[in-house]
Amino acid sequence: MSFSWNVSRRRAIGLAGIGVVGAASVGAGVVQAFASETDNSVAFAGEHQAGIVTPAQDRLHFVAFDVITKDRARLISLLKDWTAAAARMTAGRDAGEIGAVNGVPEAPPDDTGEALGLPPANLTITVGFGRTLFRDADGRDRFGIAAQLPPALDELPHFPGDVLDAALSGGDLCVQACADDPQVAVHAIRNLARIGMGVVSVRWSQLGFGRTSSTSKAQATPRNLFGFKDGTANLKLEETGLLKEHLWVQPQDGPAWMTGGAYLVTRKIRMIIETWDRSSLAEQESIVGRHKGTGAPLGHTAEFDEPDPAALPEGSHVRLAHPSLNGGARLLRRGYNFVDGSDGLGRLDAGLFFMAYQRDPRKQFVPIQRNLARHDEMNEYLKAVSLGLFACPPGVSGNGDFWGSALLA
Ligand SMILES: C=CC1=C(C)c2cc3[nH]c(cc4nc(cc5[nH]c(cc1n2)c(C)c5CCC(=O)O)C(CCC(=O)O)=C4C)c(C)c3C=C
Ligand SMILES: [Fe+2]
Repeated sequence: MSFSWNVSRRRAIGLAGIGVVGAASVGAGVVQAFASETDNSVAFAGEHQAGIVTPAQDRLHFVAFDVITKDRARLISLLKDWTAAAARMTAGRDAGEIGAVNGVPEAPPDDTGEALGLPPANLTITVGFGRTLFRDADGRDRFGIAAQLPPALDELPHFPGDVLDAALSGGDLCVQACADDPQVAVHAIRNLARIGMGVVSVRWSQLGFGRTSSTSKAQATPRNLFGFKDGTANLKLEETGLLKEHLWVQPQDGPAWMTGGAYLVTRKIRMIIETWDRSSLAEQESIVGRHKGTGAPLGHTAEFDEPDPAALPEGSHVRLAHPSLNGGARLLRRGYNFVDGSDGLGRLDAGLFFMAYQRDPRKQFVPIQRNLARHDEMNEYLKAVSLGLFACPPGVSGNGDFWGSALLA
């Protein structure tokens, strides 16, 4: 059975329900009617990858992969297959052309099926390349792309206090799937992992709920697990001038294949919420530098009032992260809360899966994190678990283009 490209899973089920003959007999009019429904899908192709400035969805499934093939052609073929599958899934379609239930009974389906009947849920799928894709631990050029390694993908320095888990850090490739339905996000990652069998293996992954940033002025600021509004001073998609300055890699930055892309830093940060919950409201607000209820800077009443860093407590998070103390650096934060069960010591294994996109981490994440690592009073309640850095290439143009084509084609 084949449908027009914009017939989503849910619409396809509807059509299947009235039968192929029935659908054919009512003809294009029915397909047109279904296609005109609004189904909350985000355009896949474009100058930049979706999932960066896209208004942050409610749920996350993030995965880092190790590439296990030495064959450049297989890597390219995987990126082509992933791009095609991602374009289909973000439009609300099955991962493969045949689909979860329309193939021959003797073969495994080319979609796993758990998203059948679900709408696209604003799914975005965003890919990134780690430093180790370019050179292995011994400095060897793995796929003939070492000369294209961006200087901005330099290994991140050690930050004071970090005791990171290497098994939960790094990765050759990463995929971020965000959606308003967790099943849709998990379905996307699962199918990309399935397609990648024999070429990549999952290194680590993270589920997230409750976005901890707004990336659009149209969104209300959400709260993190400390109960504070998080994302107030974030870069927003409407601020195109600031995005050009702080987010998108510009032609003069190089390498050319990264123009229109951005660098992603991931940092899993465990929050010791049981201790935090025993601290007073005044102490919590002093540590953050904002009021818990309104999100306003201390001493102010409105959330979006400009903070005056000099008027905030010296060790407060907002003062230390403020651009004025970090060479003007800004980030597009896009993190999620996580609760990964409990830790066996009577505490929730909970925290923030911090993600921040930027034009150059050496000038943005690194100075801010250095400042926070040394002086942030919040550190008493935090334990960083992992760190990742990925170069996210620009978007695809459609027409058979694929993720990383300018790097690998
Ligand atoms: C290195 C970058 C940052 C890390 C790591 C980080 C961790 C982290 N942050 C919060 C809670 C809040 N952060 C807030 C603001 C804020 N944080 C960073 C950077 C990092 N945070 C920046 C650049 C800013 C904006 C500063 C500014 O320009 O004013 C806030 C305030 C609300 C807001 O503006 O978003 C909160 C709350 C936690 C809990 C956390 C680690 C778990
Ligand atoms: Fe922060």
